[in-house]
Amino acid sequence: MEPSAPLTLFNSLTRRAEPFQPVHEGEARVYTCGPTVYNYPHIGNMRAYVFADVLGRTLSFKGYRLTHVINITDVGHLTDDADAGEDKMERMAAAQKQSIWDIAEHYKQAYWADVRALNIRQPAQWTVATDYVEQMIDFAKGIAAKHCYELESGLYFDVSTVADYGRLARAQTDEGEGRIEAVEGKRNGADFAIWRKTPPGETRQMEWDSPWGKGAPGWHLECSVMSGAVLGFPFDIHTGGIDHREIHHPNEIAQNQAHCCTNGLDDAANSGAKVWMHNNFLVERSGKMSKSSGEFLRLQLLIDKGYHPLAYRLLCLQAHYRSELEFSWEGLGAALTRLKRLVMAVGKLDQPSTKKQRQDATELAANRTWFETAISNDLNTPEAIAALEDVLAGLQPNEVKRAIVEEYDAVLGLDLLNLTRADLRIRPKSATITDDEIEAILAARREARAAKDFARSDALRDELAAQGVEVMDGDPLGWEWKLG
Ligand SMILES: Nc1ncnc2c1ncn2[C@@H]1O[C@H](COP(=O)(O)OP(=O)(O)OP(=O)(O)O)[C@@H](O)[C@H]1O
Ligand SMILES: [Zn+2]
Repeated sequence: MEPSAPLTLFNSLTRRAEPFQPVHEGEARVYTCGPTVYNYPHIGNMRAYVFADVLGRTLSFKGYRLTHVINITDVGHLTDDADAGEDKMERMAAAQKQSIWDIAEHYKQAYWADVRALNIRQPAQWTVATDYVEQMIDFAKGIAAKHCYELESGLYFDVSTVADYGRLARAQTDEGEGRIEAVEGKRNGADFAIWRKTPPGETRQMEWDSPWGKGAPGWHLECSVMSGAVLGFPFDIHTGGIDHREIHHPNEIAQNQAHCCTNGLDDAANSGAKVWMHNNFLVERSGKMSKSSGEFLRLQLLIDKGYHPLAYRLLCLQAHYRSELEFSWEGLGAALTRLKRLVMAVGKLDQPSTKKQRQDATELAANRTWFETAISNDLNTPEAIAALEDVLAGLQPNEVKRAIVEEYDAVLGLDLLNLTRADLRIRPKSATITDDEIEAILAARREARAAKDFARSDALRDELAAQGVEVMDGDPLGWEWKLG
């Protein structure tokens, strides 16, 4: 028996792949920065959660007891990740003339719908920022004297009070660095607000009393508090998109260091989480997909065009999470075809095999090693999918293949044991003809062909084409028609 491959994960803090060593024996505690629910998530945002989901599934596969937390940011995230701009939630609420609470609820539900459609497992807890404001104030009180100073606009964190600020971003903290907008009175360019006071004469929809006046918590404070409150410092892994490596996570780390020192742990190197992991961006030819830019692709649009959401999941898994992934409709189409092939191969496992099958334990063990080594090597999903396809194409008996699909798909999450061909044939929203009508015309066409009435057969084909149905004679996938 081969020894099982040790799990190695790329830690953005050290910029190296490291063997995973849990803080608590046999456990894995993971915190994922969740969405700011001021708008619909775009498919780029969802790449971050597909990645976090595969990480969680891999930890479970490796035998760790997983506690995964994803937060919902419903206050405090400004239009600029540094301290400039307005609260994203307040701005959207004003634009739509709705209460922030309604906005948050609507977009949280939309996000959860995408989570379900992509077969992302439910985390142990969804922490909602506004539920933790008391704890945020307590956390801020604990570090204020040693690490913060007050300005008219809020309570600011002095980054020079912690060792090695910005090591995650490998950023310079010198003043004048372009990425941080100037706020009058800041001691260092990189100092950031942990509490933002409501300006005199203004009322915000969301504001709380604090020792620093009425106001709202800073976005970075929220994640420090929720991760520490639920998982305890230090926990194992903190994830987010690669943009978080530059400002949000360095600021969380600075707060965590301050908090841990103030709590007697006295460890200037304590970052809160041992491993920080970041997925790269989904981009379009025109650049990074972004919510704030206004134009973006939603998962629902993919579905409306006839693509099953799990084809998008497969598209994500075909790339390594640390590589940039360029979205194209052709690429999505190819992922859908690949998913169809997988689903059909799995579907056939219920029927007697047409080929002579043979059990081969050595070959099976080699395939298992291939799969496990791939996924244990910083989540190499492209290789892991190849290992699965290899088993399906081979000659192992159906029941052996089925067990393998069950085992591997617990990691990949493509729902292969439940999906059917029919599930994957989604009707584009623009289609007017019903499936029954299509099937009836196809039946008539089969009769015409059997009677060698090719003129009628062609006429029926044209009739379908006029309604957007492409008949696929001799399609190797056996997909008799598709709506285009
Ligand atoms: N194009 C992208 N590809 C992959 N991940 C992304 C992309 N854009 C944002 N993310 C990640 O999606 C997650 C949710 O982000 P959040 O809801 O805060 O979006 P946002 O920052 O408001 O959106 P945007 O950056 O699009 O304006 C974060 O982990 C973020 O890093
Ligand atoms: Zn966060």
